[in-house]
Amino acid sequence: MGADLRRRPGAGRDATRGTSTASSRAPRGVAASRVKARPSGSRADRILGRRTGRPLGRRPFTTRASGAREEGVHGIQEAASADVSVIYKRFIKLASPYWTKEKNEDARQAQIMLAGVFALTLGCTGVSVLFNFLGRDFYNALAEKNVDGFWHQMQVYLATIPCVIPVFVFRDFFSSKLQLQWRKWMTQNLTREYFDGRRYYQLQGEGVVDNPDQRLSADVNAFTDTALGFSLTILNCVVDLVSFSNILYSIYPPLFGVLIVYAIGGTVISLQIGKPLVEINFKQEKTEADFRYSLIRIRDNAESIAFFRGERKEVEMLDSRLQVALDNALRGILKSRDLSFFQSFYKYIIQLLPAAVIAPLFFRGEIEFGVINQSASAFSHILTDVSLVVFQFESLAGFSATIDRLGQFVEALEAKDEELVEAARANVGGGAEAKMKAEAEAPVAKKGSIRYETGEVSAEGDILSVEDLSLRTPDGESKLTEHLNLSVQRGDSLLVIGRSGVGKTSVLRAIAGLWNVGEGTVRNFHSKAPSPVNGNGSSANPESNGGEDYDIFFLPQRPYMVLGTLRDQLLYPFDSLEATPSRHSDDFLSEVLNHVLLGDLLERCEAETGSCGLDANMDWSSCLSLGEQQRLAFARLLVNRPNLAILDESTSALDVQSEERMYSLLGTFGISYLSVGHRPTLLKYHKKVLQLKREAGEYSAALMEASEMDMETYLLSS
Ligand SMILES: Nc1ncnc2c1ncn2[C@@H]1O[C@H](COP(=O)(O)OP(=O)(O)OP(=O)(O)O)[C@@H](O)[C@H]1O
Repeated sequence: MGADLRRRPGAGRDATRGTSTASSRAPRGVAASRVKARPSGSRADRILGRRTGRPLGRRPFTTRASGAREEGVHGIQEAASADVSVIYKRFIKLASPYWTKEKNEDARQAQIMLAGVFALTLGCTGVSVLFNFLGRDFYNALAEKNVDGFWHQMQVYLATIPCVIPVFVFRDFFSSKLQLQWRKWMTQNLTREYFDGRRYYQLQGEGVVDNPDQRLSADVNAFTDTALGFSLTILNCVVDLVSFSNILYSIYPPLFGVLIVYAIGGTVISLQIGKPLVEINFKQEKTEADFRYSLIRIRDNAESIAFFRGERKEVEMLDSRLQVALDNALRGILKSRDLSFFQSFYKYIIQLLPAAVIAPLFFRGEIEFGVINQSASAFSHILTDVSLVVFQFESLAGFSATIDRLGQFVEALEAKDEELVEAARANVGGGAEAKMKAEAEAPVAKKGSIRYETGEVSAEGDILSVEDLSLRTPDGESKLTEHLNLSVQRGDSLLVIGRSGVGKTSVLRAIAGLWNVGEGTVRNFHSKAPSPVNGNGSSANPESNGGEDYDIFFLPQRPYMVLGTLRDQLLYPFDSLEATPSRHSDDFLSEVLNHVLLGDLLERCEAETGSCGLDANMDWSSCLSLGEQQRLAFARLLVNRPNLAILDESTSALDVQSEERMYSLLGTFGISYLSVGHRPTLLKYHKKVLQLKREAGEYSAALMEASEMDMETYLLSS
């Protein structure tokens, strides 16, 4: 890796364009051999933008393909870390698990492959040293007008090239393969942590980390690619440094001193000029992701926008987001320009410096002509090694932004719930003022967590009980209920009503464990009977409450249509492999579809695909009406057949007959239910009604028999 880039300032070539210069005509052959020996397809080039034909430093200003989601709408939540020790710690934390924690066969293979890549990298340095000597002999023969020697050296040179090419090619090949494996492992690992404990839900909208999907895709890719690349570069540099320092020192020690002073000076100045690039790169990643997410939202909501004729507004919004990204990119370009002025100057001087120092020796006849070439080549190698920061400052700035973004993501995944709440509160609104306000009010957020308990369905048939629930919004800011009690027993049907915004859905979220700021206890009781899907006696529904074992199924107003086949829709959250043939046969699934009045869907799919309609793969959320999607969600509920269904306005898009049919199916399948909704028709499908109220800061809840409630009171209170 790194070799090509590191050769850019090499002696004998124009520092920026690779053309030979008068002052360094002699070493041209060596430079040419380096070009061959270090093909342009080296790892460094890939990392440094070979795909785009640009150096790594500019990578952050390119557009990445990512389905980025915007979580933080309040600007940049996290500042790029300028602290080198923080970046280093984050780097170690991100990079080490793949190489150290995993003890499986894959990890061993990766370690062996890494050792191989390191060995090949050493081989590459060996080849450079070899060409350094070959170049010296070649130019000595030329300068001495030794015709036989010249042709002999030419043959040796040509014969050596094919022997060493595999070293470079295989180093690049294996390091690319290794990067791919590392990326796969890291992405899969982070994805699992992202889903673990419903972290994906908590991070959504909390304002803690923006665009987690970009971090999981593009950032992980950039991290593994660059980390591997830089490791190889550093290894190469160290070995190069040792090898060529020897050569240079043996030729003329003062030249070595000049080199060290030059490199230190260059590094200090580069750091000074390029420092702002770290923060600019960090911001660029976010602004690009925000812009892409706006485009994705337009695609997802195309129909609504079209109905509203909202094109002008959307274009304005896109323009403004693009402008933010471009303004920042321009800042980056300006800083890069300043850095380039210095880097170009630095590179050109490299060509003259060794010749200027060593030429007097040649004029005095103390050294041969070929030694000038050799020292220039060695000088270039060493200087490139010790000037890593100068030549790759932009790359390092981009890399540290990537480390920051991934590091923050991992920290958010590992954070405790209350830490996330506080971080979100500190970030929302941004700025020191908001942070101080959040800190002052932090005790509210820490007020406590709702307790969750599980058990088997009792003799009384309790399925769910909520005791003394005083619920708050996740940021702890607003109270939603006070000392709320409710319970659902087998065969029960409870309707929760109340004015819009009173907190009905929030109570469901608390039951599901999605919101747990507040006090009180939620008890879920599951049956001993085998679960409908996995048939092993454990409960089936991970969509259910905070624990693993709850037998509750939630149906939101807007059903979630999975990407996949019709069968996948019905079995979700399980897949076909988990379905038991006896309980989930095609006949049974078709029957359920008929129950929910979607039998024709099966025929439609069969007609379109020519095979079993259950295996038809369509974009369900766009090819089914909202009412059809709600019925399909009911079908999913019947297939899973939990003890308790919690329905949040899940029949809002259905006609009255279909709604009645859905509720009667719940009875037929023996599913108890708790509904939330405003529709007057709901009253007759429930035995009990719980009315939530909030008046003048007072919270109350009244439980009554549905039969006791007349329609007028119901309409007024819901
Ligand atoms: N993520 C959130 N953070 C803070 N407050 C929220 C959040 N989501 C909702 N709220 C607020 O919590 C309150 C209760 O919302 P909830 O959705 O539970 O009401 P609801 O009774 O179900 O209303 P509706 O009948 O209109 O659906 C509302 O005032 C709402 O603005």
